[in-house]
Amino acid sequence: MKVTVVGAGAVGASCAEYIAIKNFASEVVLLDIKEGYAEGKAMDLMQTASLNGFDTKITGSTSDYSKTAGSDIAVITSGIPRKPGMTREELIGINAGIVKSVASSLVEHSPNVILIVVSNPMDTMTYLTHKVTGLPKNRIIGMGGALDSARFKYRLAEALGAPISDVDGMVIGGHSDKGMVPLTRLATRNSVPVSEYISAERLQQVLEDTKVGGATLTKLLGTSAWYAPGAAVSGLVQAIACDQKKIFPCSVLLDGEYGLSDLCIGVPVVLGRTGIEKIVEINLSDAEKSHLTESAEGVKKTNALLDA
Ligand SMILES: NC(=O)C1=CN([C@@H]2O[C@H](COP(=O)(O)OP(=O)(O)OC[C@H]3O[C@@H](n4cnc5c(N)ncnc54)[C@H](O)[C@@H]3O)[C@@H](O)[C@H]2O)C=CC1
Ligand SMILES: O=C([O-])CC(=O)C(=O)O
Repeated sequence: MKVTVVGAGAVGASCAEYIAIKNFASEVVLLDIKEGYAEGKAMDLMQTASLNGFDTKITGSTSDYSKTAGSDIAVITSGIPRKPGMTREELIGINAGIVKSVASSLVEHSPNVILIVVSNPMDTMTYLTHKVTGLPKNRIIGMGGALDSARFKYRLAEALGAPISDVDGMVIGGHSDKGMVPLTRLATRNSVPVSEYISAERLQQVLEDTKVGGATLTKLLGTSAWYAPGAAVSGLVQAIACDQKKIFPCSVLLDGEYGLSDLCIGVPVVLGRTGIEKIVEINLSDAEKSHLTESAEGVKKTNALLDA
């Protein structure tokens, strides 16, 4: 199993590290445009192999896509991150051009690749990747919901005073401060709805904190987060590589599912060896449906900027 990660910055390197530590891939290629940067990160990570006990071979490449040839999965993290006070949508001007050229180069060298898009604004970059590559829709996956759901579980556990392993929950919708739809109604602690343990007001606070999870970290760090994003991507890569058939909310091209079409937005999907094996349509309440529809309108507005 060969995995390429484009962008050896904060998220790309974290992603490569978690993939290696989980020890399921034979090879990870890190690629960046900064001269020597990916090679340096790869060497540094390889020097953790004996310490962390993994056999994955990590190599680096400065803009040489021939080194990525034959990749089974490629992750696109290249692009600029936001600074405090910015929205993800403001990154479109620079990141669209980067994602466009990176996606084309990846497919040129690995025609059977499954692409995981991370660069922001992620839902729009995932849609752009469809437009640029024309790959079948099962082979383009946007990563946002897996991260947002991890943050939701963190906030739920905090509110419940419970260990995170006790809670379950999912965030669908757009990967944006306003567009996320944390499904509080369906969140549970050991199968029991969390609403049985905490007040509606506290649950509303959990929802608000989850939606601004990325912005909160950006304010604290001066740039956006990387550990949880890297771990979330590694979870998707592992589910595909190991044919796990796990369900994650991912940004995928919809064609009528949830009453939506011609956009990529976060909904639950089954991930396995062929990428997106199934889009799962769960029963949403009227309020959840209208939040998802509103979120889709926001994503479509950002998509429209691609043509501007
Ligand atoms: N979807 C999600 O949940 C998340 C998305 N992100 C997004 O991921 C992206 C990367 O974030 P960071 O790693 O923190 O940024 P970073 O600045 O640390 O790393 C980005 C890397 O991309 C490289 N790069 C730029 N243009 C390139 C090109 N044409 N080809 C190859 N490499 C290129 C840069 O040299 C840099 O090393 C940002 O757009 C950020 O908003 C970040 C966290 C979560
Ligand atoms: O907040 C950002 O800009 C980066 C990101 O998407 C996240 O951490 O959720």
